[in-house]
Amino acid sequence: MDLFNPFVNHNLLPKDGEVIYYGPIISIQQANNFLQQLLDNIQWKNDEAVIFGKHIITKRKVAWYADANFSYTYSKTTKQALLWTKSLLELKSLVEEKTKTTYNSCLLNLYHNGDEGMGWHSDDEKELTKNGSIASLSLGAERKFLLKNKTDKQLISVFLENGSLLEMKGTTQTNWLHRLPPTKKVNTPRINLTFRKIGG
Ligand SMILES: O=C(O)CCC(=O)C(=O)O
Ligand SMILES: [Fe+2]
Repeated sequence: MDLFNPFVNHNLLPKDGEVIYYGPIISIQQANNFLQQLLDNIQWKNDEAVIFGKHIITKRKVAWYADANFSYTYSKTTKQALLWTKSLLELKSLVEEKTKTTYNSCLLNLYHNGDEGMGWHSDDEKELTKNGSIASLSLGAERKFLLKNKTDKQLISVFLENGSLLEMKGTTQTNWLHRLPPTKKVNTPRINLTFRKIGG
């Protein structure tokens, strides 16, 4: 029995991929405890990227944790992974139980408030397992998440609640972009964890 999700998990995408929204998978209290724990104990760094040939540093903070000290390249910069913390391992288990998949790495994003977001992209880096599952856990402020079909530009929108899980898999990264738009309505932090599989 699943106390937190009485709904059937259906595919949010009408075609070309699979995105499952599970809703909250932990209580609000647990989510708030994990949020505080991660704010205090993750080694947050401002993200660096190369966009149109320019080296930029984002306001949003990031961290990357994994089974081993893999290196991982995205936005044209290379990052070195840190080893899992106890809280991250707990969250990884919860997520793996829901998605029935295993992950070996996690990219964390910290959005201090609604001014910070993430632009259109696909998570199709060559290090990631092709068509693998990416499990996105949200803690803190509820934010809107958008998907856009690369061919016909169809938009799909979903609100990511505190403690909720969203899974992207199949050909989603090939055929769809996604983004987290900035918003004036939010002035509290949100942490997003995307569990991924590197290699294979
Ligand atoms: O914050 C989010 O919900 C999205 C994060 C994301 O797309 C990513 O880390 O690749
Ligand atoms: Fe992404």
